[in-house]
Amino acid sequence: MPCKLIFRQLFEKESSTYTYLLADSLHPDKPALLIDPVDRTVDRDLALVKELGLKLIYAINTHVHADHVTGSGLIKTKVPGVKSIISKASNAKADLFVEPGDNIYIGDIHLEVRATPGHTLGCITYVTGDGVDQPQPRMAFTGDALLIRGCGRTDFQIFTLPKDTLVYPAHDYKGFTVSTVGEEMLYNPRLSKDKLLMKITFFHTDLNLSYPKMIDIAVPSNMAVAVPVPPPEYGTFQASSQPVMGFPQPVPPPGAMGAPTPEYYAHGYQAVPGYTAPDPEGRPERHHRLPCCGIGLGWFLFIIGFLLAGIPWYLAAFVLLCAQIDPREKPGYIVSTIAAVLATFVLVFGLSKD
Ligand SMILES: N[C@@H](CCC(=O)N[C@@H](CSS)C(=O)NCC(=O)O)C(=O)O
Repeated sequence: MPCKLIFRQLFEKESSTYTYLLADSLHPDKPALLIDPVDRTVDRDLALVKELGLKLIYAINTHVHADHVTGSGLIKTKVPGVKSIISKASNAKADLFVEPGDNIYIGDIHLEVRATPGHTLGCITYVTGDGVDQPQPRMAFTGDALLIRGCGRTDFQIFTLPKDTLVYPAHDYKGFTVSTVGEEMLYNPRLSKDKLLMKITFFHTDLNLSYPKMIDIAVPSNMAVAVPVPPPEYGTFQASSQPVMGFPQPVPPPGAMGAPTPEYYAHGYQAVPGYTAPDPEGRPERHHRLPCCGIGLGWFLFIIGFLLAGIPWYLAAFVLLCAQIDPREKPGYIVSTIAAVLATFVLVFGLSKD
C-alpha cells in the first residue's frame, strides 16, 4: 500500500540549520517527528505541527550539534510524551538511543539508521525506508556528515585526541610514514597555528572554518537532553539485532583501551573548561537568568565602577583573570577590565603631570 508522507524543510537562520518535519498523513493520528530541531525555532515548528494536525512523537538528532542548541529538550517540556532520540555512540543523553540498522517508525513510514561518522562521534544519517510502501525517492537526512557540495568538519574528531596520538594515514606522497596529532596541529599547513585559538585546537584555515560561536553552550546542552516521560501513544521504535550498515564506528586508540574514557573522546568534541553543569531537566544552560537583574555581574561592576572610583573595575579584572566565568558574562568583565586599564593610565599620567 502506498504511503503519503507529509514533509517540510524548515530553516533556522542564526546557525543556518535545517530542521525536517516528517509525518504519516494516512495514519489516523498523523504521527510525526522532527529531525534536528533548534531551540530558537521550537515555537515555530510546534505551531506548524499543530496547524497540520499532526501528533509529534519524536524529536531526533543526527548528532551532538556544536553550532546550536537542540530543540529536543524544549519540545519535551512543551509537548508531553515526545521522546528524544540520538545515537548510542554519541554518548549524549536522550530518551531512546539508536544504533546502525535500527528503524524508527511513525505510523507506517520508517527511517533507517545508518552510521556516518566523521564529523563527530556517533553521527548518524536517517534514511527513509526501502520498498514501495515507503516514500519515493528515498530521502537521507545526513546531518553534518554530508552537506550539499561539502561535508561536515572532520577536525572535531581527530584533533580532540591526545597530542601524542600516532597518526597513520592511508596515503603519503612525500615519503613520510607516521606523525602525531600534536605535530599535525603545529605543522599541517591546512591547520591554524594561531595561538589565540589554542583553546580550539582544530582548524582548517584554508577552508576558513572558525570556532563555532555556539559550541561552548551547544555541546554541553546537547549532551544532556533527556527528561523521563511516559511512553508515547503512537509510533514504535524497533531495535535491530543486526546492526552495522555503512561504516563501522571509530574505536579508541590502543592506548585508550581499558583506560577511563576521557572527556575529549567521549563525544567527539574537545572538552572546553568553564561549563556549568547542565540543567537536569535538559534545558539549555543559557536560559538561566544572569545575576543583577539579568545584565550579569560583569556589566554591573562596570556600571557601579563610575560611582565607586573605578574600584569594581579592578575587581572585575581580577575575576576575569583568576576565575572561570559564564561565557555570557565575559563581555561585561572584559569591558570592566579595559576600564580598569584606562583608569590606571589616567591615574599614572595624571599624577606624573602634577
Ligand atoms: N561559523 C559557524 C560554524 C560553521 C561550521 O563550522 N559548521 C560545521 C557544522 S556545525 S559544527 C561544519 O562542519 N562546517 C563545514 C564547512 O565546510 O563549513 C558557527 O560559528 O556556528
